[in-house]
Amino acid sequence: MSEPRPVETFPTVETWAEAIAARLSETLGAAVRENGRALFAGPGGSTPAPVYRRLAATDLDWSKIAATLVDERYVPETSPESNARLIRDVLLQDKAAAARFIPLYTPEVTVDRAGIVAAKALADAGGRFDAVLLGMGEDGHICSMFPNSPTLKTLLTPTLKPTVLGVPHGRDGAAPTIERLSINLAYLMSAGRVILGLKGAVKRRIFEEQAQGDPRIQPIAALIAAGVPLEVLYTEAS
Ligand SMILES: O=C1O[C@H](COP(=O)(O)O)[C@@H](O)[C@H](O)[C@H]1O
Repeated sequence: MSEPRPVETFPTVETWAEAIAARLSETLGAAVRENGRALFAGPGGSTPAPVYRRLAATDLDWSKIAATLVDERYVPETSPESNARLIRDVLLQDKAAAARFIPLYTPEVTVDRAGIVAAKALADAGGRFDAVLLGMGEDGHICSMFPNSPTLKTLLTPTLKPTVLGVPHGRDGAAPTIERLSINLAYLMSAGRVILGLKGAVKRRIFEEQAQGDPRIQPIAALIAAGVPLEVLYTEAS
């Protein structure tokens, strides 16, 4: 198993969010200069809003940048559960309003069909993320790679091509409670830069535990084993 970089600790949410936004904008700016375009993927949830606010205020040529999600609930953007809603309301504002959004959700199809549609849209946009921001749930899920999900093995298969898969809801009330869409491990392996933003001592402990875990069932361990260039930025503050 390859060694992960050490976790970097920040004293406040402000310094933590500032550091993540600075790294993402540096990488997206370089991709625009080199390739004339850049592709960013980020999470939903409660963690990334301060990062997105700072990123949105950054001077980049946002008209050349496309943004998407690392995962999505199979719900329309009108739902408070929608990750797209967070991206639109917080990231695609201010200077970043000029960026293009590529949703993972397609209405009125099955979640698997929506995955195929999203995979095609991402392939058309370059098929490789220049920069990715990840969050992690307190059950150790990243993207919608849930420990114990029947889709986990496929999502974590490193030899598959980068794609987007439908994730069924868990049985007997297990997570996820809503069908999901998720990018797979191959998308993270091919990304230019991958940052995991961790907030709170509980998540830090879970990260440390899961990083040592079985890569067949612990997404974080699978990323490390696959050599994803993971930068982990942590603040205890909330
Ligand atoms: O369900 C999700 O949760 C994770 C973590 O969310 P948080 O609220 O604990 O920050 C998030 O990374 C993922 O994108 C989202 O769909």
